[in-house]
Order: sequence, then C-alpha cells, then structure tokens
Amino acid sequence: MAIISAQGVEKTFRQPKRQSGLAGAIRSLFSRDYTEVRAVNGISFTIQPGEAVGYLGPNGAGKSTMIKMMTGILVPTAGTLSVLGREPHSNRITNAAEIGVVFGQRSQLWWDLPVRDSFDLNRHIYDIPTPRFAENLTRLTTMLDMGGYIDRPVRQLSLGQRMRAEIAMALLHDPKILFLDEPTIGLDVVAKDVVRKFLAEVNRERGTTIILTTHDLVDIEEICPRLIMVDDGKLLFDGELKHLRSALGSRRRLKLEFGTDPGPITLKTAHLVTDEGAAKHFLLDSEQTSILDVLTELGSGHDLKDVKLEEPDIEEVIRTFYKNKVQAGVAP
Ligand SMILES: Nc1ncnc2c1ncn2[C@@H]1O[C@H](COP(=O)(O)OP(=O)(O)OP(=O)(O)O)[C@@H](O)[C@H]1O
Repeated sequence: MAIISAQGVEKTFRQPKRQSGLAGAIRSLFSRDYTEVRAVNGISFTIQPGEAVGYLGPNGAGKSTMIKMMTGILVPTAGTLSVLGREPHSNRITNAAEIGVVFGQRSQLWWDLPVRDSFDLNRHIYDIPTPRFAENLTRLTTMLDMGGYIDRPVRQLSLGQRMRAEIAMALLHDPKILFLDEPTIGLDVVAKDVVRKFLAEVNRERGTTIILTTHDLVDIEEICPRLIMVDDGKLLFDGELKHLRSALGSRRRLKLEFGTDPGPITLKTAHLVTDEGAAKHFLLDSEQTSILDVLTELGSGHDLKDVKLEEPDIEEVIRTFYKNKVQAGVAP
C-alpha cells in the first residue's frame, strides 16, 4: 500500500495586490484587491514505503507548498492527499509522531541551547523510550560525526554542523517518512557530501522513506532514484532518473581523443559541440547512431587514441527537458 498518495492536489493562495506609494498603501488598507496564485495545480502521484524521491523544479514551482501539505502544515484547496493512510492536516499530532521534517532555511533547534538539550527536548515531546533514544543518539552522533560539537550552543555552529544536527533531530523518533525541504542549501561541497551520503544510507539501511525538494541536481543523483519534476504548480515528469536520461538519450556525447590535433572535423553522424584540439566532443545526431557509424565516417586517417561515450550529465538532461517541455508520463 502506498505510504503517500496525492490525487489532483491543488493549493491556491490569495495574495493582496499592493499599490505603490504612500497613497496606495493607505488605499490598500480600505479596499483590498487580491490575486490568486495556484501554487500546486492538480498534482497526482503515489509513493511506496522505502522510496527516496526528489521533488525538483525552478523557483516558485510549488515544491515547498507540496511539502507543507504533506506534513500537515497547509491544507489543500482541492484534491485528496493521504500520508501513512491519513489526511495530514486533520491528523497533525498523530502524523507528527511518524514523520520527520527538515526545512533547510528554518531551524528546529533551540538557538541558545547545546544541541544535546534540543535533542533531549525532542525525547520528551515525542515520548521516545530512554533506551531507544540513547541508541539512536549514539548511532546518529557517530554517523553524522557530531561528537565534537553536540555540547555546544547551536548559535556557535557552522551551517554544515547545524544541518547535520537538524537531520539527526528529525530522525531521533524513528520516523517512517523523512521530509526535507532544500537540505543542502548553502552548504559547502564537503558538507553536502556528508549529508547526501548519510541520507542515502538512512534510506538504504533503515528503509526510511525520503522525500526531498532541491534545486541541486546532485542531491537527486546521489539520494533519489525517482524524480518528480514540477513547474508552475504542474507535474512535468515522474519517473526514474535513468528513464529521463534515456528518454532524452539521443543527446549522448561522444569524446574522441587524438594523439595530435587533427584540426576541425565535420561529420554527418555527429555534431561537434566542443573542440579542445586533440579532444573533441560530439553529440550523436540521432538515437539510432552508433559509435561504429561515427568511427566509420571518421575513417582511419587519424591518430585516434581513445573513444568515450559519455552519458549526458543530469544538468544537461534537465535543461533539455525544460527546453522540450516533454509532457508528464512520456518517459518510459
Ligand atoms: N503563504 C503564501 N501566501 C501566498 N503565496 C504563497 C505562499 N506560499 C507560497 N506562495 C506562492 O506560491 C508559489 C509557489 O511557492 P513555493 O514556495 O511552493 O515554491 P518553491 O518551488 O518551493 O520555490 P523555491 O524553490 O523558490 O523555494 C509562489 O508563487 C509563491 O509566491
């Protein structure tokens, strides 16, 4: 049975129209005009227990709004949403015991208290049995390497340290689902790597279902086999990253490395995209074109040293996707 099910979910916000200038501000006090923003527009998907799903889209696409509805913070305007078999907003307390939430931009830790004290408060709030709390605390402290700062006040921590503590706090009560809204935002490369490896391990080893929103495509690549892409509140793609890649697979890159620069090369079977002299990058012109076709056309008169077929990187895949505006469900 699905752990999360969304069917035709919508969320519309009313935003007051602001009039410019002082006179406009005073007028707005007496007569308010509103514009309606449909942040989430008919989204449907189901998520099975143990999945790790990346929710991706440009600014304002409706990612945070969807997370807030799934965690019960916001109420959908239309559609049905079920998390762990319950309607999230009308079962907030019961739901909270079974989900963990991390908002990258907002802290759930107590700013002036040592990290350990925030954790201890959570033990009381969630009524976590002492042995289980002690076991989880030890495990999470080790896995996230928090031993050096767990007794320091949160305000003294670096962003990377704080984010590790936020994630640990969200997992202390063994939630079945972990929701993360932009968990790697603002982190440096090393901290991002620690967070990604940890989340992938929690999903793999403990079977915790993970839903995360991100702008960072590497988050998806390292944590989430499944990708849901949204734009302007609507679903654009729902499927495996590898399927998205192969749906756009005609854009495979071929790198030819020569002993010496052979000069410009023009081919019918492949399109030269980057010329670094002795290394030339081509895009294969169609899905049917094979490396052999390209090498046959190239002929034997070159000092060819190496041939590499490169998978398109995820950024390129998404860029192509947005450009083509492939409709939801076309990927295999
Ligand atoms: N509380 C609110 N009141 C009014 N409008 C809102 C509210 N929250 C979000 N919106 C609007 O809904 C749309 C979607 O916002 P949302 O924060 O869900 O997008 P997002 O994909 O998470 O964006 P970002 O990547 O920039 O965080 C935006 O146009 C935003 O201005």
